[in-house]
Amino acid sequence: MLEIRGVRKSFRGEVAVDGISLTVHKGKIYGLLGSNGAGKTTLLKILAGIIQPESGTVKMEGKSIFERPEVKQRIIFIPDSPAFFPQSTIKSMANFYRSVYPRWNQAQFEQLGDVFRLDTSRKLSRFSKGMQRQAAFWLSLACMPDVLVMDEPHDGLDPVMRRQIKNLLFQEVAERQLTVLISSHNLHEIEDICGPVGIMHGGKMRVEMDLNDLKADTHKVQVAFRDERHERAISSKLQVLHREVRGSVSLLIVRGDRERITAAFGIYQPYVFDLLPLTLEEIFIYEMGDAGYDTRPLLL
Ligand SMILES: Nc1ncnc2c1ncn2[C@@H]1O[C@H](COP(=O)(O)OP(=O)(O)OP(=O)(O)O)[C@@H](O)[C@H]1O
Repeated sequence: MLEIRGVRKSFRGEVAVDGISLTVHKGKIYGLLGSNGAGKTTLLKILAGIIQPESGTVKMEGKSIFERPEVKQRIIFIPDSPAFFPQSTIKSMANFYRSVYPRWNQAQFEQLGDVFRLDTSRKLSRFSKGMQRQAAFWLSLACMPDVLVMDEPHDGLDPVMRRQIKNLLFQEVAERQLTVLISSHNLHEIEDICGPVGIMHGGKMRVEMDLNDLKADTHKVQVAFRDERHERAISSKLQVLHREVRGSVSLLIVRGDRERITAAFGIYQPYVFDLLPLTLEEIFIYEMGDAGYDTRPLLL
């Protein structure tokens, strides 16, 4: 289990991560979403022990990860642009990882060669962005980490490789309870693989929930009342994240339990009432709007 409590980090007086707490349970795939500059990468680097926070704690199975090489050896961070030594090849990087990570698994490395069909003797600097990312996955999985932290892992990968990597992650989670933390703007990919998700904005965690609960807790309501005062009355009873008027019909994004919402609207007997599920992308946009991010579509 990874536990972050009250973590804060600023750069030259500007707060990037503002007192964040989160828990990732063993064997879960956690999706970290957020606006640009929200502080996701900074938080992931803190988690991986690359950046030290000014305050707060980061613990893995109860042990602080800072200045504890034996704990850090169990966490692998794949940054948004994987970095390799100059002139290195997959073969030479594998030799390096083997010397640094005591759990390096040569058999796993060789088996993964069937998935990542890359030339292990070719300079990594000559690989494309997507091939470099594949190489980073290959090497990381052969290190047999307990925790895999990934920043924008799908960036540059073709759809076949995305599916291969998704399957490999599921396999590692099922077989040996790998814990995964993914930060991504690709909400469709996150929707496919993550259980718990956190949405960050302005250095703070705005929403944290299991994706299924989050979907069950946010609804799109199309409604038309006979008396417009009824809509104002509803807004004071329910948490309305967003409202748009389309002729006589209003579109409302409402937080809360489906039954409670249906009952609250039912009192006013609207002549149109439709309660629809939202995609993760819609939830993200409306939550960001609620957090003060200007999400209105702009046409110039
Ligand atoms: N090394 C640094 N020096 C100065 N400021 C930094 C540094 N790293 C991050 N920041 C600042 O911290 C804030 C959070 O940045 P971070 O990269 O963590 O955001 P992010 O959520 O990953 O954004 P994006 O989705 O755009 O990649 C930003 O305001 C950024 O400018």
